[in-house]
Amino acid sequence: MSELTFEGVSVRFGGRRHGLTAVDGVDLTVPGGSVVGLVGESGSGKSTLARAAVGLAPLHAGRILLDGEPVRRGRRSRPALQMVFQDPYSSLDPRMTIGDSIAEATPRRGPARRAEVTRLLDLVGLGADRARAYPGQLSGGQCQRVALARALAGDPRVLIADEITSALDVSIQGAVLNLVREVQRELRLSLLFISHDLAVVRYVSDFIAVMYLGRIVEYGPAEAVLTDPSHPYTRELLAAVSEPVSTGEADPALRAVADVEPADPHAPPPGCRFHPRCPVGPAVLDGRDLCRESEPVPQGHRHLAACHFAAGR
Ligand SMILES: Nc1ncnc2c1ncn2[C@@H]1O[C@H](COP(=O)(O)OP(=O)(O)OP(=O)(O)O)[C@@H](O)[C@H]1O
Repeated sequence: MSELTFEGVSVRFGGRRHGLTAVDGVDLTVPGGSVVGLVGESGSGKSTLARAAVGLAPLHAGRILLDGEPVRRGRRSRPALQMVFQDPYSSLDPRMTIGDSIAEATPRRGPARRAEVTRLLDLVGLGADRARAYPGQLSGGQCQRVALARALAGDPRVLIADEITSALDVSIQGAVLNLVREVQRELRLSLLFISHDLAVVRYVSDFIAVMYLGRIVEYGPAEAVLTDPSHPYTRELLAAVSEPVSTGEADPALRAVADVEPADPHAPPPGCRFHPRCPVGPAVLDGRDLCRESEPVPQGHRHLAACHFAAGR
């Protein structure tokens, strides 16, 4: 079992003047053999963090470690870290059969290769006869299974799943989630599971990390984060899950939050980044408005939250 660690990771896009820091000093660990769900609204930096781990986004600062060693990617070395993306069709070559697509991703050669393709198809719940099909002949859910088989072909130790059910029909999302969880357990993979939807994240995660404007604002065991959320943003996400349809009965503070525009990542607000949307603050200490003036540092032991009101946790 392998541990994936982000240490002070920052990713910037664009120049100094007009650029933006999509990921800003993130510390996060995916303990060996466990599932960390990473949740946050669109634009919070989840995909960018994941892409940095697999070398698809440039690291501005920090380190990404696999079992304490910097993640390396080379053609020769089998990548121990693999990622599955949102759009199953775009991650497969439409001119290649499913079998060839998976075969290309395995390091096996000769007759062992064919057997490996069959094993992988079976692992993701597809029959061996699917090997001759082309992506266009499969459903979105089946294509996502193939993308998973390809990711597993190199025997990775860590898997990153980025919004892998968002593009799928609601009716098959559960089956794909179950499959990912089963495969993760069977192969004892470490999994970073990304979704904007807390309902999806809570279904698969051992730990949950909540991201807002490039920062992790809450992290802890899934049960603790879901039943006793410390950060007002996490509470906002939870309220959205339990109230999929607005009844007009919601907490007035949360209704007020919903009316506020999301913050601009080009110019994050000073102090706590969540303060313009926060229904709780301000925290005043010695006449100072802490929420506007000082950025909260994550506090807590196993369950951390970056909120001035979470002090003493
Ligand atoms: N290649 C890029 N160049 C410039 N800006 C980018 C690039 N990729 C992402 N961004 C910006 O970085 C911020 C974080 O984006 P990111 O896609 O990581 O967020 P996310 O939480 O994964 O949201 P989503 O679910 O919508 O992808 C956004 O403001 C986005 O516009």
